[in-house]
Amino acid sequence: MLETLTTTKVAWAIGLLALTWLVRFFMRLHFQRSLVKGLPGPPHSYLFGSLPAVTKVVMQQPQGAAPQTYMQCVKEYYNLGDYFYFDPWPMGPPIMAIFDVDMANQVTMRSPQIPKHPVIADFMKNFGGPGNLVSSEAAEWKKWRSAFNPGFATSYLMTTVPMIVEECDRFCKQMERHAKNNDLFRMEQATTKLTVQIIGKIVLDVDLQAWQGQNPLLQAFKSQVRWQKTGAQFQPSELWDIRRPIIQRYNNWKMDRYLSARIEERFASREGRGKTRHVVDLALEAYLKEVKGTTGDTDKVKGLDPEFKEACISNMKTFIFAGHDTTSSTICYAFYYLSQNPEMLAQIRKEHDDVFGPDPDAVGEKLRQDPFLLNKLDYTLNVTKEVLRLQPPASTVRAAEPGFTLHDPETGTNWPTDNLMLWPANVGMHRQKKYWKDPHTFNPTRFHPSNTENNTAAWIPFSRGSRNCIGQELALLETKVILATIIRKFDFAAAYDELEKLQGDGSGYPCATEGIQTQFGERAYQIQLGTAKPCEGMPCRIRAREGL
Ligand code: HEM
Repeated sequence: MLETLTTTKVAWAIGLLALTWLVRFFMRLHFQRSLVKGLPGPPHSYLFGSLPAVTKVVMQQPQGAAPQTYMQCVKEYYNLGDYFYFDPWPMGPPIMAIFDVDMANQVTMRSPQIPKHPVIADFMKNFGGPGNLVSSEAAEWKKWRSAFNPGFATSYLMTTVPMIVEECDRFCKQMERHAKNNDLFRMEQATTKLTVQIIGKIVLDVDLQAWQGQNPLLQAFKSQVRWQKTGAQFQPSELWDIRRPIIQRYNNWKMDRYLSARIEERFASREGRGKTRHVVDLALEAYLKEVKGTTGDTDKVKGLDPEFKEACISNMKTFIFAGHDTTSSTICYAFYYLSQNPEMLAQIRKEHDDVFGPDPDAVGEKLRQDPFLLNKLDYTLNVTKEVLRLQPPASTVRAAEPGFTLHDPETGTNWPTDNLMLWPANVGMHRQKKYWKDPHTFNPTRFHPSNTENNTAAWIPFSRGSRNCIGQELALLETKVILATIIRKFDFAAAYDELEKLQGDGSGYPCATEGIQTQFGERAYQIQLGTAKPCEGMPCRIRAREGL
């Protein structure tokens, strides 16, 4: 009797729970579907939202293509206008994708700022943590941004050029070895080592030993990128891998331990060192200033406040991640596009001949003596800008307060944004015919001031407004130094047709040779691995130029 009663009760309880879950699910479904109902966008169904319509488009893209590229594909496929809404719930939040410069500016340049969408904080959990600059808001963000700005001022960055040159020399040596052995290798792995070395010195004043590959911080970072939820999985089954949270926590613990020791070390040795603009020292300086404000005396500060230390670690992680990932792919794509356009390659080499003289080996020394020679590399800068137009590695997403609308300057309509993720879709905006002549063609001269056929206001790889990329000057500077030191020494050739030979090389890349292989007509389409990167790590061969 007791048993029957208990079984019945349990059955009722389960039934009630299931019913409650179903009611809540349908209430949520109704709410989500009503957000974009009747608004411009791809076909939308009550039950499945925009998922079937978007899936149709995704199926026509290469497997693993970066999600940020889908916006433009959806726009093209359904012939949509300069903004559209779509609703992938329960796979993700409803989105308003924006391709119009004016409307994108309403999102990024508004004062007070429109906050970051919560997906950014979620993404940054594993590359930052509480208080990181990318996802923090309001006073906390302002405090850190003002503390770090001096480390990215152009005048200061010029003093880092000799260090960047030194790392480029090491990169060149590695390329020489690859050329000599006629190696087939993945360029992204090499450029990542280079940019990691540079950012390690900028942020922590430390040699991260990326060339040797044994640093615990880097090993943890690499694993963290690989285990990231969005897009990093080459196998869909990895999405449900129960080891993910454990590995992510372990990686975070390893990174935190390494950085904590470094921060303590810099704190302890601060007096002997004096003022520097390494990011870690700028954080400590801001902390000591704050303490001085409350105690009037920093000499008495014997240790670091745990809250400060946590935020400091978060920011160091963020800078190391944001400061290498994006620049590394930019360099790869620069090699790629130049190799495909011999006349542009000749033009950039001529600019380097003109600025540095005929001997490519002399560039390093000349730059050490006069870093401002970089300001003469107009064409090189335009090449970098054009690379970032076609292959922007990152973008921003925001969430406005209730009632905020976006104004369409052409029709005068105010469009709702409540509960939506606002996405100025730079991949798409950079490929709009209304802004760019032959938008899918690589053409650096479109950035020449005399060129009036393009609207460069639609170039937003670093986003805009007060939350734009703090590291943009460094990224452009680095890319210029790297191109100046290397592009005359080697001929680069992408080797996607030899991909199967890299099978089992331990890189983790899938070596996918089946199915759709291009996007926007490009074999080196973007995948999501941390930020957006060239697929398969850009397999290539490199040859030392004859006569040099
Ligand atoms: C080609 C290279 C780079 C690209 C395309 C890029 C792109 C971006 C974009 C689009 C944002 C805006 C994100 C948003 O508003 O949500 C951003 C922010 C940021 N970037 Fe970069 N970035 C690059 C290089 C760097 C470098 C070298 C560093 C560090 C030294 C860096 C550090 C940051 C940080 C800390 C933020 C957050 C700024 C803030 O919210 O105040 N980035 N980046």
